[in-house]
Amino acid sequence: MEQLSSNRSHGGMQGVYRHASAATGTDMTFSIFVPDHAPGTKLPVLWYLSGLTCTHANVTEKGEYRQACAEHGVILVAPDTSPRGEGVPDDEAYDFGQGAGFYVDATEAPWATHFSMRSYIEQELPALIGAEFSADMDRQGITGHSMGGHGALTIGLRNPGRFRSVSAFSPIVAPGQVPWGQKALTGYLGEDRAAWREYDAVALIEDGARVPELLVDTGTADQFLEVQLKPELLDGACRNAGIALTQRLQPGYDHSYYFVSTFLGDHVAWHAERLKA
Ligand SMILES: N[C@@H](CCC(=O)N[C@@H](CSC=O)C(=O)NCC(=O)O)C(=O)O
Repeated sequence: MEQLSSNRSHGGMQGVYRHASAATGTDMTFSIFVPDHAPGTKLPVLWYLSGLTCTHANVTEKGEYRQACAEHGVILVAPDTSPRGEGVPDDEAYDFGQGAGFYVDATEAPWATHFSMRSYIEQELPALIGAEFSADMDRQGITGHSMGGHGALTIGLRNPGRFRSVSAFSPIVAPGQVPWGQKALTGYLGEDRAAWREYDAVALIEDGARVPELLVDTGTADQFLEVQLKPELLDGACRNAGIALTQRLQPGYDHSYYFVSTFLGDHVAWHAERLKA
């Protein structure tokens, strides 16, 4: 693992690291904020999964989370959204290929060779974080934005024993029912829609996945609200399943990091409350 940068901020250290990933077969870069802590103590971890076109840098530079993480003693890890580099296939569209890994393990050529973001986020990166940082891997929460909100919901729903808390910002709640998701899941997994269901939060809930509660914030002025996000589908699924969903429609906010940064501190506090016990 190679440290690319390290900066003191809000009484902690903001680092950026690169490592060779066996899951993706490429180098991967992530950022991690570690609040100051007593020697020998371990801090809970909040994962933040980013959206289409993002790297680790978008939330690191625009997310404004460090004050809340320092106050609540929470580590925040922000991975990249796909493998990148020479030999990694790409697509000219912004919503497929590099920067758009959709947190799946691809099964279709040519994507299957490198696009294993599910394995990377669920297995490889947590092992690295647990080994290299003062992270208490028994106390993990997960959140994310848009495509990363989809990642947070689906990874959280598939791994309720690992994540004590799950939240999302403007998530794609039912990729199997919207254009962004249908394009990505067809490309990465093929035409068989049965294979999509473990990558679709609403389908996972319909198929029996359960977490005790979810927190979701979405802006009413989000330009993707009606076509790509469809928060009402998550309302229905959670109501039928008895999952306590707090879904807040924030008046006037759009899809940007001006929105995410306004509420990310709230989400850090919400996760901290559940991770402290
Ligand atoms: N470029 C696209 C829109 C891309 C976009 O809005 N990306 C969002 C996430 S969308 C869902 O995953 C994002 O986080 N962008 C990075 C940022 O720093 O804002 C278009 O032109 O429509």
